[in-house]
Amino acid sequence: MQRILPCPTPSAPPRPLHDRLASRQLEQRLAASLPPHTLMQRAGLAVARLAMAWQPHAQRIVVLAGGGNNGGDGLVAATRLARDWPQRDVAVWWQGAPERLPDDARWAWQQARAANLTWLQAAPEHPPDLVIDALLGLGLDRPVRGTALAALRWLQACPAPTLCVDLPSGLDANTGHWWADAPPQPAAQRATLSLLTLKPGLFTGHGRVVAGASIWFDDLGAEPEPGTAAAWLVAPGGWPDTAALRADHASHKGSRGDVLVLGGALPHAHAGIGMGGAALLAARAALRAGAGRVYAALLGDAEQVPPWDMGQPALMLRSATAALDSDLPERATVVAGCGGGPAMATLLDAVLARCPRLVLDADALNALAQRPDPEPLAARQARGWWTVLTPHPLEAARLLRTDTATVQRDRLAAARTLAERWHAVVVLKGSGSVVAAPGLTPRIVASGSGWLATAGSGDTLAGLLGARLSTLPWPAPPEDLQAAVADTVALHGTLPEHWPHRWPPTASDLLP
Ligand SMILES: NC(=O)C1=CN([C@@H]2O[C@H](COP(=O)(O)OP(=O)(O)OC[C@H]3O[C@@H](n4cnc5c(N)ncnc54)[C@H](O)[C@@H]3O)[C@@H](O)[C@H]2O)[C@@H](O)CC1
Repeated sequence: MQRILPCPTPSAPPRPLHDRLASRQLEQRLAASLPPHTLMQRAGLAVARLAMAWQPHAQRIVVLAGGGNNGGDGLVAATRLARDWPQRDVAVWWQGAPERLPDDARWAWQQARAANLTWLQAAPEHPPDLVIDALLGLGLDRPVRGTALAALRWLQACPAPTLCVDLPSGLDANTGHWWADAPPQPAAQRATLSLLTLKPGLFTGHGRVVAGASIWFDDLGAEPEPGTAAAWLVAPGGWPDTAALRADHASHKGSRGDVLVLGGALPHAHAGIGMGGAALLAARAALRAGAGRVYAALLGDAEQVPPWDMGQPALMLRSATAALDSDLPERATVVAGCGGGPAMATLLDAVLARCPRLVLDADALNALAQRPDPEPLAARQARGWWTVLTPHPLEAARLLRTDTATVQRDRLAAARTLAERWHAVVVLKGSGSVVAAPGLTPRIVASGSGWLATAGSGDTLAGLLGARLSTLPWPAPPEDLQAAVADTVALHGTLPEHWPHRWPPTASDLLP
């Protein structure tokens, strides 16, 4: 058994995530090579052991078990708890029907009937010391109904520490969609033990909210075949290598890469609305992350461009026109869009045609969404040029011509479709950011928290991506580009963790 979150080993290699179908195929293959019920026995034992390690002082334990194999795991756990920790009071609230039990669960139910367990007919009157949630697992792929919904409502409202078996009941294994008509509650004391495989839904969509802060994994002895993963889970730590930067004594600012941030509409250029801060945040982040020279090109008349950035005087400010009149678009990694406003639409063609290394964010994405033709991006892909798109769900919806709810319902599918349609590496931001690239298995980033949900946080990410791409060896295979982007998103997800104060950080606090 291993702890997956909080991530115990920074720089851990990406882990495969398996969807419902691949998990079932693996289960069938493994079960066929083992004596009957072995997998369920292993699963239930793992649950019981983790429950006692996590909540060693829990005296009154309630196991909420459904009528499928997820419930079977819970029944085995209850039986083991009653047998191996006899001083505990273990009660089972079982939602199954004997005549509809699958084989393994029937066996588990028969064992449980013979054990020293209390059988509840309704929700317990008082919260126990520990709840084991084995109501619904991998089998859930439609809205929760009937008695299961009532039990789930109780579960969501129950203040007791809760250990979820395989998946939190109500969560879709593939997508992280929440299937219950009861609001998903973030619980301070909830943990999940994923069995056999790690599922993508635990790490994106509603997964991070409902699975709790600790996610554990027991493979039950399974070894998935290569090529069966629906996605890879990326832990932070892959970038930046600050020790290597320091040790590179022969480096100079020219060898660290140039970044040009193109955006930040000045007030007179955009109906009195100034958005220069967005470009400065991106540029400061690029500089802070190790880019050698960073230029911020603001949209508006040259005389309106401030002479310097007081917060980061090492930045070089200029007008967008001046930047486009130079060789910077060809030479630097270009981050376009941050605070650019509608004027970005007029620059998009030039940017797509001239910038071999390009990150499109915010208003550049909105400009892109207005044009139906992805041909310029296909041409860039054919030339081996890099295009990275960083949409949040609303921008993704615009690019896909759909709505935000559809994007959020299946974030992996949305990111994959965007990557294929726009011939680009796509970072679909949000809880469990997804990094998809044409023809490659997507990556889900394991870091991040609600503290990133603040204005300017996306600009900071765009700047970090600029810095990362500016030092990535050129040309790079698509796999390396996707991995570099995912590592950068993973780093961005960790930035608020270093914030020492009680109140949440602003974007400029993330990289002060
Ligand atoms: N068979 C085995 O040996 C193993 C089973 N495992 C467990 O088995 C689980 C999968 O078991 P199942 O395939 O039986 O699926 P589940 O147990 O997740 O779900 C099936 C049960 O939920 C009910 N249900 C499904 N959708 C519902 C809805 N929308 N509203 C109300 N009730 C609903 C069904 O009537 C059935 O009783 C995994 O999550 C895991 O916990 C794993 O531990 C691996 C080993």
